[in-house]
Amino acid sequence: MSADNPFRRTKIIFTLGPATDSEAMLEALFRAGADIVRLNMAHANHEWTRTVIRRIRAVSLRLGREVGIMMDIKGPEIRTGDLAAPIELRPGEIFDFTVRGGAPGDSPEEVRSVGVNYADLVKDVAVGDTVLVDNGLIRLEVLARNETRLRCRVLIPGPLGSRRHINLPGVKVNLPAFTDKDRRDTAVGIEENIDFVALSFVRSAADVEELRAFLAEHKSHARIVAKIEDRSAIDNLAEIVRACDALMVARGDLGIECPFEELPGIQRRAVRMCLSYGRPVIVATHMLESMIQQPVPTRAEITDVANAVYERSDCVMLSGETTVGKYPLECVQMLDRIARRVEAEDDAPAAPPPELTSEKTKLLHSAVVLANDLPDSRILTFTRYGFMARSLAALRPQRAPILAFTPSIELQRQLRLLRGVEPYVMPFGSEPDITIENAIVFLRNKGLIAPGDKLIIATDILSQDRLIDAVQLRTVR
Ligand SMILES: Nc1ncnc2c1ncn2[C@@H]1O[C@H](COP(=O)(O)OP(=O)(O)OP(=O)(O)O)[C@@H](O)[C@H]1O
Ligand SMILES: CC(=O)C(=O)O
Repeated sequence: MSADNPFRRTKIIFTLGPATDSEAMLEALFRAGADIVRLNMAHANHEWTRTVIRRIRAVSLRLGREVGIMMDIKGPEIRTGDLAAPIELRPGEIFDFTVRGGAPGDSPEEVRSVGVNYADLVKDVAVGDTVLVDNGLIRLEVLARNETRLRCRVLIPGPLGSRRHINLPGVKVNLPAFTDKDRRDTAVGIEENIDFVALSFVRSAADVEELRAFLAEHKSHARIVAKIEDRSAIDNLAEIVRACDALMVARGDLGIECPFEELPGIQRRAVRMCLSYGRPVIVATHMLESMIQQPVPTRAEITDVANAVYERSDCVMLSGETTVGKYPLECVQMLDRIARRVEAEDDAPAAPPPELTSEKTKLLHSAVVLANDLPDSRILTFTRYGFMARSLAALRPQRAPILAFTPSIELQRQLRLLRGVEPYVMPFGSEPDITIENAIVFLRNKGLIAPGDKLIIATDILSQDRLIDAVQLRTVR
């Protein structure tokens, strides 16, 4: 397909923060093609959350481009507390992490300290263990512990800011998968009708099921993204992939919890496993990290983004680049540009399809084989619950976009996650044939199809009063 292809297959997620939460910036980012907005609940209070969700919806409505909203809940994550000003940790300095309101009373005056949001930290960690802070930038060694504090020595120094993430590689943290804070955050998300909940530090399928039960209890249709971030997730990868609706390779924490040289292999294995189970997959973190400060990415970052596209991931994701970075719009434009270019030249053979268990998915597979055989064809599908669009996306058509029509705006937002799917909202007619005709007129009016284009239509049709599954080939007149 040409470089001016209106359909980018790889989807773009960006994290909302002070750099991007204004109406003007949201509008610019949506126009630039952002598909999903992520809210990182480690940094968000409920008032801000409600305000920005409503703002996102209002801007979407105004632009006629509905984006998805993903609430990233923090799960069993340990963080330091708020600080009035950053503490500059010095090499060799003795430093305390306190719980249950421990220090300063407990620490001698010369020992500086910070509170931590997890009281049992002092039980889980042993003398000699390593404590990593702020994505592993700061490293400390545990010297001693008591009921209210961990006393450490700074091995690798650095500035300690507010709410910094603590990693304890190899330590089994005794926190529930879905914490009380997660419940409160998710309840707000459900009230505001979010589209995805991303659960951090998923360790097993049971963690996903716990969230699923909570969503069902609260009558939410939000889809579950399982974030894999540590060794237990890698050990239980297959069951997690089967249990979730989508997987996120959260490379920030994975790269700390596992030896970093294992990260590329883990990413490749996770993406391939998702493809083999037909699960959407997101590659996240540090994709354009240098663009937090600079207007252009490094060559290595460009290649990293391209690699995620070559691997046929569904989405790439931005974090610090768009929360606090100087060039958030340029970052989305950069992802868009790299993805389109790589997709235009990707001529790798079709990947083996996921296991096709039903007659319906076998039929959809035949539609994708046909699309791969016909240059410049498009796949059209009609979907009430998303099954058709998800199944087609999982089959990874090589070039043809999947134009998915649905009467549901919620489903349209959720379909934004899927590689190659361009979702449109349209009320369905009384008969499938009328709906197909309406969709073709809609696409022609938008200039998205032209006479002579081949359309492969995967939907049920009415035949002698019976609905039958069908794949049709039509040429646009
Ligand atoms: N809603 C927000 N309000 C204020 N600052 C934010 C917000 N979201 C993110 N930030 C800032 O942007 C930085 C990068 O964002 P990101 O979402 O990657 O958070 P993180 O805590 O570093 O990582 P993780 O994704 O592992 O939770 C954060 O460390 C924080 O300082
Ligand atoms: C996104 C995230 O949480 C991580 O990469 O660790």
